[in-house]
Amino acid sequence: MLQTKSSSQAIPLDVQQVVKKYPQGGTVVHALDGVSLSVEPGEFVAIMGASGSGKSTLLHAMAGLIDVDAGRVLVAGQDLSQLADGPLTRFRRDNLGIVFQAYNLIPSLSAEDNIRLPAPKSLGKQLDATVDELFERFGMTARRHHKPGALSGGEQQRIAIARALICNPTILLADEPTGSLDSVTGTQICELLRDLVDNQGRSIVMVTHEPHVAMWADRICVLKDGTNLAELQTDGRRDPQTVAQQYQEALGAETVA
Ligand SMILES: Nc1ncnc2c1ncn2[C@@H]1O[C@H](COP(=O)(O)OP(=O)(O)OP(=O)(O)O)[C@@H](O)[C@H]1O
Repeated sequence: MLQTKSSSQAIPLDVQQVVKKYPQGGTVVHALDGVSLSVEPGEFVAIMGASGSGKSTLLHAMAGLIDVDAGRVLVAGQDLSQLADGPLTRFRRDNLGIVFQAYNLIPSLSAEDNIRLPAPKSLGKQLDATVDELFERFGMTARRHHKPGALSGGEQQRIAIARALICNPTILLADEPTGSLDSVTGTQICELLRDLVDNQGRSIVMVTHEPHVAMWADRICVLKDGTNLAELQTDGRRDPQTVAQQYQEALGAETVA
């Protein structure tokens, strides 16, 4: 069975006072303005916030896809800014699984070949066993040889999640993973992510703007204008109305303050 790397090592993710600036039409936008966020082993954290609050920028910084201007992003204790391009690529492959709203599968490859793509060939038979296990766990064995175009949106997202897990990452990062799915299929993807946390001890960070998606997390980090606005506990209630209310209160409190 696929064991997580996170349980025996340093804290999976530690974002410390991260700043990211973008030049925009003669001025500078602070997409992130001192954001901090830690994720414990086996923790599921959602990031919420209005459009433009910095959610995707934060996820991209966590994934080492963009450089930050100040602060640090540590994954399994490793400061991403200390790695040169080649080592960073290898570190990302081995420690970071990333899932996007648009699945980003290669259309000409089968589901199986998409899943295998990031894995080093040197894994040999161990890789075969991991692929089998992922297909079984995700209920996708019958779709193994299908190309993405022959799969539903939910099936494509399952394959994208399986691909993100193939190298047994320290942390799984998901950017609006249900954003292209209907609500029933979106809930199935949330259940799958929750199962990975509850039964495999995986650590997950998920960006969403939907309370009924965020409710699957253990904790919700709310951003506003590139800063930490609030932290909400879901207490495992899975109640979208409570999450929506807490979220609105957090935004409202800021407006009044
Ligand atoms: N590559 C870029 N160049 C210039 N500005 C950028 C870039 N990426 C993000 N920004 C700006 O940084 C801010 C935060 O953007 P970001 O995409 O992180 O927000 P978001 O919360 O993910 O928004 P949404 O919910 O709409 O996806 C916005 O003002 C955005 O215009």
